[in-house]
Amino acid sequence: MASIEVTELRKAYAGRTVVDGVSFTVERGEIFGILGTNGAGKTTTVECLQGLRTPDSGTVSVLGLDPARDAAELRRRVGTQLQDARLPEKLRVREALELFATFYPHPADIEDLLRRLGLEEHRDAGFGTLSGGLKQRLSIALALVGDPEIAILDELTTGLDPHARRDTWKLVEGVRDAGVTVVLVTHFMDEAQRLCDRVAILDAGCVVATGSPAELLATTDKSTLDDAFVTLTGRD
Ligand SMILES: Nc1ncnc2c1ncn2[C@@H]1O[C@H](COP(=O)(O)OP(=O)(O)OP(=O)(O)O)[C@@H](O)[C@H]1O
Repeated sequence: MASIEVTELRKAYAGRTVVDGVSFTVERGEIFGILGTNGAGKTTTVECLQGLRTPDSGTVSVLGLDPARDAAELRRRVGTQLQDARLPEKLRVREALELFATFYPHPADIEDLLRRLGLEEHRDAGFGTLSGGLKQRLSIALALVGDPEIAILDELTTGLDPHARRDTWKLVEGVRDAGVTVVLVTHFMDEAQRLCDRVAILDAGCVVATGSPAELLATTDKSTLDDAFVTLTGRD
């Protein structure tokens, strides 16, 4: 069964169309990448999935619900990792998780989350003292604290060193393997090639390709998703 179905989604800001007939399906239990250049409409599309923006036309179904109508229920069932999440400097890792857990009716087990995300030994560290990689791990943990069916992760590894990026990718695979559907918004093609089961490539508000990274390499006859992306977005 599909977790997310988007059909002919359109959204304009002040008369300028930025999402122009986007359609894609995210299957349950996969890591689905939404890829695109800056301004391609990725964030607007994801905000429509979360009920944060109302589409001008088209339909969006998330877990069989309409985000514009059922936003409250979806907030409980969809976890979101925000770009540049900021918390009070002195708030400790464990306290942040406990605080966010109070927002949900059936939160995840916090000890289990600390262990799965490699945060056990940092549980008493204040947010302000965490490295970029640890902040990222905490933001993923916060996206999972409500025990969601879908996790939306935006610009997952921006600013992380190569080791921290790889550690984060393993964590996300673990999240998928635990049965959570993952939507990954990124403009890092190496990340998408390594991590995503399927992707949709957006360019100027339109989907120019969907498929597994291997399928997109085959159709473009390229060896990296980076090269395939450049071909598919017509700027080879
Ligand atoms: N609230 C808004 N009002 C007006 N224009 C907006 C608004 N939000 C986004 N836009 C514009 O809509 C277009 C699509 O933006 P969006 O953030 O959805 O793209 P994106 O693919 O996520 O880009 P990025 O990778 O830079 O985050 C951009 O040109 C952006 O400037």
